[in-house]
Amino acid sequence: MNNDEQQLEQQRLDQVMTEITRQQKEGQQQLTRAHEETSAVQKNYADNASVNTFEIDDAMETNAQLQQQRQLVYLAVTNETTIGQQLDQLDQLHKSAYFGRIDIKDTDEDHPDTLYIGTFSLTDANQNFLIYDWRAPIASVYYNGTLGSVNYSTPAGRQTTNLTKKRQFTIKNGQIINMFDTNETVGDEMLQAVLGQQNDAVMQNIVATIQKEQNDIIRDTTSDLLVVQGVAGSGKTSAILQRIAYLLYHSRTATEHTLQADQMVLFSPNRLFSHYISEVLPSLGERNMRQVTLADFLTQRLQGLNVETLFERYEADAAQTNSLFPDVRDYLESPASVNDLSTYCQNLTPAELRFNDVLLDGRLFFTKETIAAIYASQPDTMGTPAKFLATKNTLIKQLKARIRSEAKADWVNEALDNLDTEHYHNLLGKRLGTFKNVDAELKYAARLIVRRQFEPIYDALFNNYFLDIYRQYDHFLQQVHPQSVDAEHWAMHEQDFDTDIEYHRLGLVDAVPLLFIRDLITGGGQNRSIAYLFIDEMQDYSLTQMCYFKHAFPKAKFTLLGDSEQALFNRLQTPTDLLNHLASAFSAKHPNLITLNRSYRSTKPITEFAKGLLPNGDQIQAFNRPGDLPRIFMRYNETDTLAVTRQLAQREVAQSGTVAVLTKDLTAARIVYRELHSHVNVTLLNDTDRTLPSGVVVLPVYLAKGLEFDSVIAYDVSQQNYPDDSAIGALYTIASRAMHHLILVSNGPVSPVISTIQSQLMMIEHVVKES
Ligand SMILES: Nc1ncnc2c1ncn2[C@@H]1O[C@H](COP(=O)(O)OP(=O)(O)OP(=O)(O)O)[C@@H](O)[C@H]1O
Repeated sequence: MNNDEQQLEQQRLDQVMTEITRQQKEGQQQLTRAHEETSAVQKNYADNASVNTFEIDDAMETNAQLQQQRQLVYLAVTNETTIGQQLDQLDQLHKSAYFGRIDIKDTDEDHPDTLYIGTFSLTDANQNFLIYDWRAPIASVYYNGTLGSVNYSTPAGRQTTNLTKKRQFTIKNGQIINMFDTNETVGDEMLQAVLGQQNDAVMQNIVATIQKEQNDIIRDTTSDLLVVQGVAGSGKTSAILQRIAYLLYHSRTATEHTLQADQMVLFSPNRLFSHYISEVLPSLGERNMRQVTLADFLTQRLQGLNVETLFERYEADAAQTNSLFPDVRDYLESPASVNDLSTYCQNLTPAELRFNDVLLDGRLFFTKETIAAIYASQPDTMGTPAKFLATKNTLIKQLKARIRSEAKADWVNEALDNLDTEHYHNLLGKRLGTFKNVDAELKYAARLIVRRQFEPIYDALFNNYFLDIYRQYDHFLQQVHPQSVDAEHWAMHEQDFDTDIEYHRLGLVDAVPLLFIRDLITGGGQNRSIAYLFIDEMQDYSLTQMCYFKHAFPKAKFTLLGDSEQALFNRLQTPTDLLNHLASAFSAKHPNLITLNRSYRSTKPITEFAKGLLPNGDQIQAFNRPGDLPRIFMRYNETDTLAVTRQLAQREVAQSGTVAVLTKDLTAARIVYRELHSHVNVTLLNDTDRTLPSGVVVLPVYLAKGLEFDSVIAYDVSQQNYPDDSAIGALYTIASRAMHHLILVSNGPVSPVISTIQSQLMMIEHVVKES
């Protein structure tokens, strides 16, 4: 590219920078004014709120005034926040104003239009666009199009134009560092530069270098079930996050409804991951969506029970202490069990319902026989949830009647007499002074006292605690006889379930079926406000769990992303099979499958090595970033293996940003930690950790899901630890976490999964075997 061209672009950039600086100054002044305004209304509100509202006559008036002032505070704070957000965006534009330029020419125009693409839009005082937001409809041309005729979607339909130039920039603080024209989607040169950098502790946005297939995921607004199968490091997580930013941006410009960040839920693999991705959306000017791990979700829905986590199950599998039979597990994790559960709940006879007594302070309030009789008296034509609801309403009516009669009891009068004025006023709250006469007021107050006393009963009814879900599920286990499961295995599983419940424990395979039963009987458990649900690392979820999510979030569109090769827990399933299964289970109208085969995270030698671990890794394309070959250090006893791991960790941490020692399980992670901790700054991570500390981290592979490190040391990849093909998923996950350096250490011969890799793809360092 010639120098004149660069000079012209620099001049244009200088003008944009002048406009950014002007708007920053103006924004600062507005912020100062808005802040003064907020402080003033807040002070006014605080002064009034502290006025004594105890005198009844004043109370009503003060309340109305306070409401009004609260509204003023809200408006002032919102205004200040909006100005603050605009300033943040200007600050970001000041650092890097834009990254792309497209020249487009419509057929009826003589000259092309030149558009610049950046992280946010910027207009001048005359509303001319100086920068277009990367999410604007026309910006898709930048990511998708090669020169020539191109299409893009707009709210008014599909448009066609002619792309005559595509230019990429690297801009830092007002200076063009690099620029070039390209015909590719987004040139490799720029990606090289981005990917070659050291890892930050948190993930960065990728808007400057989004690739075409990733763009398809980000801008898909038509599918109700979008499944993405992407190899390790192909940008699945990145695509979800930019997709969320895209959907939020577009809903703001759409007329029918506005999507809020809290109407989107992301199921993430662990808490470390949640923190790792937490900065991406804010860097794009958006609020984060809700995030939840499967363990948190289940714990929240099954309060009072200790639900087995994926990690506990993985540890139990690895240590072969899991008593779960594979046929039982396969059945409970398959859509067949969901069908059986649903048929079971539909056909339940009244005698088969299992109820709990409802107690107040240890005394019977409603017996289970009473509840069963109410249920049995409902018309046969009603479905199970309708009968259940009618039973609940009858119980609530009876409770209210009991409250009315109990309000006349002596203890209630006594309790009322013992209340001082302040407590009495607090009891009546807003109703104070609204009654016709004193008698009516006292009657109301008496009922309130009883209602408080009976609150636990109301809670129990409201939350459906009168259904004994444990015995109900146990009944289901006794009733169904799945053909695919050995009868003895099934009977033993039922016994294990009973024992677990006695100890307030619940196996992961039973958690979702139990929830299904509860929801299908009570008609509850559904959240209709969630519009989008995203699952990262979907290969670690069972079909039963996914069907439950569909039931629990019936209005949500689903985006599921994963890599079947990284399956640590489940058997492999081809992406097409998975899509077909889910599309039929979800009754999806617009299912879509997108495959990502190019891997961006690791250097080429690391990706080539990781590919070698897979029986059919050929489809994986390595991004052409140079680096060292993976190295394998062979040792022949544990002491030497640990010693070399320590030396390597010390060496790596001196050169690299983030260094992780990844182990097969927690026991091995503890052993490595003990070896390292007096020599180097090291942290042992577990599943409650939320942030990645600096220095060396030691963690089992399943906690490293979704994360990446500059340097990875795989601890003890020996044959003994990873004896057969079942280890492929774990070893591939470990290797693909490394961005720049991958080192493996082995105590004795390496796993057969590694020994089949071509020798030129790695460097092996032996020490002479001691006799
Ligand atoms: N288009 C892109 N431009 C720049 N960096 C990218 C791009 N796509 C992916 N990356 C980078 O590659 C790395 C891997 O991306 P990401 O974590 O999203 O992949 P993934 O498919 O979710 O990986 P895994 O399944 O292995 O966890 C990240 O550092 C991400 O920033």
